[in-house]
Amino acid sequence: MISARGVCVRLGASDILHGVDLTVTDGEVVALLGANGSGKSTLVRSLVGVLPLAAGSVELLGSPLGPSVDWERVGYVPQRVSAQSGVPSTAREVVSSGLLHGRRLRLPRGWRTRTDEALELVGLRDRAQDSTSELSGGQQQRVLIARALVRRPDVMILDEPVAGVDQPSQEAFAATMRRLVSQGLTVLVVLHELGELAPLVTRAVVLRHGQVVHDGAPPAASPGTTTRRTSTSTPTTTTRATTRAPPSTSPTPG
Ligand SMILES: Nc1ncnc2c1ncn2[C@@H]1O[C@H](COP(=O)(O)OP(=O)(O)OP(=O)(O)O)[C@@H](O)[C@H]1O
Repeated sequence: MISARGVCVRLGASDILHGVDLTVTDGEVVALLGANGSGKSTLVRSLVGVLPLAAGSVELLGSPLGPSVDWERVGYVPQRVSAQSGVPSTAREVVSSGLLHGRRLRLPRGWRTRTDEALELVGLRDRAQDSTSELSGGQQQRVLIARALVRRPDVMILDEPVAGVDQPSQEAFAATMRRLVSQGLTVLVVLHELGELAPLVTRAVVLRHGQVVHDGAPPAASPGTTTRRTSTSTPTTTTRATTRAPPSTSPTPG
């Protein structure tokens, strides 16, 4: 699903990533951990092509980063931004925008059903017609997650999706992930702590100063939490049992 080899990224005058290797295989839920400034956001942004690589290579879904990637199968939720665009917009309008891209400037047939399904997944179906300005920060974050989910992606890359989010939204997010992961969704998620997602996380990759310092079992979960773990740093491919419809076209992210 995701394969990064020797990724180096330079921002301004600083080398931020120094030869990062990362592999995420079908059906895994990989947590990307590390202290503030360790390079987590820089890595995920380079994985989706937002930042250029100074060296190394990235493949998504078996294709080198670029137009040949089937972007419709990739959902990306950037580090927290407001769902408000400055122009008055409803939750449904924001989510439906996830169906548009450079080669598809009109909403496809069935967009409304897909949009409302995505809102349902994040527990906001009843807020579809509300202006995003009426939603809490956590609810706005869920709208942005729904905007990524509306593509029915096979792999989701999320950058701190629950940071600073209210508890009901954290629980709704974890419930959504549980459901989608059980259907075979592959996930790479930047987290500060595993929290509600601990039982889902199969592997943890820890960055320090732009380098991978751990790739293997996630940190121990709190007592009473069941955490599924892998014992190797290069887990084998798992079989996916998804019934989700295949994507039809290949947009660019965002
Ligand atoms: N545009 C930029 N120009 C120069 N340096 C940058 C830029 N953006 C980020 N950095 C630096 O890159 C390093 C890694 O930042 P990054 O945001 O990837 O870390 P992070 O692990 O995601 O941190 P956090 O947990 O705080 O989000 C930091 O030292 C940061 O100051």
